[in-house]
Amino acid sequence: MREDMAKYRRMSGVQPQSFRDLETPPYWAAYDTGLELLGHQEAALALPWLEEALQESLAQVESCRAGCEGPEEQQKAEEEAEGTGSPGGLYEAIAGHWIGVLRCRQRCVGDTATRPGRSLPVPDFLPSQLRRLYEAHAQVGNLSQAVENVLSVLLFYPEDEAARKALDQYQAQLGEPRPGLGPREVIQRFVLRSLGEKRQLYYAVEHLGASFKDPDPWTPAAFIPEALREKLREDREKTPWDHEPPQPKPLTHWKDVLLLEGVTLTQDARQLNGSERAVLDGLLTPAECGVLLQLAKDAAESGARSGYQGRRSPHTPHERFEGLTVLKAAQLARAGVVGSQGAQLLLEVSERVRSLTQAYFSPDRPLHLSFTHLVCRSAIEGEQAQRMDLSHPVHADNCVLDPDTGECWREPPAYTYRDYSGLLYLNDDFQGGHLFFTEPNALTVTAQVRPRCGRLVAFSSGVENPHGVWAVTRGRRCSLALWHTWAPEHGEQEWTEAKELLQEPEKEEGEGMPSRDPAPEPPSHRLQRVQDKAGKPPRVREEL
Ligand SMILES: O=C(O)CCC(=O)C(=O)O
Ligand SMILES: [Fe+2]
Repeated sequence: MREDMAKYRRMSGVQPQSFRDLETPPYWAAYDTGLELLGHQEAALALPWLEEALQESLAQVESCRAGCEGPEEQQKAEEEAEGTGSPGGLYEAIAGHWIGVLRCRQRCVGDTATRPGRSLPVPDFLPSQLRRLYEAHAQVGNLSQAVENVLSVLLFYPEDEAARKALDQYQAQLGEPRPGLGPREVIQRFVLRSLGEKRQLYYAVEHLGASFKDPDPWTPAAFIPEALREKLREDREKTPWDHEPPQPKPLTHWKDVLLLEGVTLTQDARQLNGSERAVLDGLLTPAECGVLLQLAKDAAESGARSGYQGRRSPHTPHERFEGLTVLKAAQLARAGVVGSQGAQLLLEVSERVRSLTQAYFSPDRPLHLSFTHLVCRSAIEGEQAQRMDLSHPVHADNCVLDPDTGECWREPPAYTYRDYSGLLYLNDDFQGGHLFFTEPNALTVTAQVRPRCGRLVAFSSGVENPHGVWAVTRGRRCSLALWHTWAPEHGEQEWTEAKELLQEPEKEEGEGMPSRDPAPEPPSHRLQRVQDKAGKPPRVREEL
């Protein structure tokens, strides 16, 4: 559905106003418009939208809270479902009812911050709206309003350094102190009321055995019983939105970490108009590309015999798509269906990419391969005229991209543990098929890369790097696609299994299928280089 929408949006003559969302409450539209205008440096135009979004979301919270006083039966049913119903006498029943009401009220911010169809709320919804408001007001010179909003943020986060700094700056710019300039009243009431409720709820947790899942990251530690603090801290560390994309490092930094002989950095993140992305050349010799292309070809041709078959692309009906994992390659090599040289080189090259990606992006933290496959996309002849679709629609590799809002949800079905992506291209004798990066709106192209033998495009797998592939309209485009993870438990078990399989001694002539190995030896310096750096291959499990 999302892809269809993106397709329609790309069609010529289609205007953004051709689309009407009948589902999303209006404060989301105001919020999104405000954010979009801010993204285009239009603070003055963004402000009325951001203001409307804040007021309307506060109104939504109030209407949600009013629903919490609903019929007792409904509360009871909820508590029973949660297993927190309180047995006992009248006082217990009153306390139980009140706890239910308070919990329900506390949930309202999270409910308001959750878009229709989403399972997670926009984190810290109200404080982050206030932050945008103070920045936008300051940009257009409304310093008094900037002060009111920054003071409102400080009600949630009294120690917030950025907000304090901003406040000092605005006050200095304003000159003498303005009496009567304080936080927004509505926010002051909101915070005080919420803190009052939290105090009661945490009392109930500590003394009455009630349960309470605090939706807010801003609750002062002093409110939270000692025993709960550690657990809450751990839970918060796990929340996906904590990960701010690291700042790009200057080119000179990377020059020092490109240890592999013959590899050059062709474009860094700045040249590619983004963050954490790079194009490196010279990772494969033409002979090595030849070996891997032959491997893909032999595997595809052996399809029927081996159970490995090219199929229509999952992304477009106009292309065929063949994918070969390292383990499948090793198995086919053992069965004599493909040359073992190719399968061996596939393993070796994936380790080459891993060590380079680690050196380049994550020198202080080991990266593990989490999934590797050799992919070919082939244009289906006679179906290419006026193709409107892409070979691979715009996506991010570790989160579910919502182009309408530019948000990316690091939750299943995305492979959330992927941290860095790599595409190592093997050929250029096809038409179309450039990789491109976009803004999170999935429409504005920020950079394009033309595949060629030995070219690696490496990038972090999150929202900062949405990407897609233009239609392949003639020929066959092959690449090695790899994903890396910091999490050892998601390391690729298949890599180790494939390595072991290929190391097993060959069976005697006549015992098994004869090994066919037409491929030339890859240059030996390459093998040497990888063995030097490889260390122990990562341990992992299969994934697709
Ligand atoms: O083949 C490419 O250039 C990109 C493929 C891709 O983005 C993916 O498989 O996730
Ligand atoms: Fe991708």
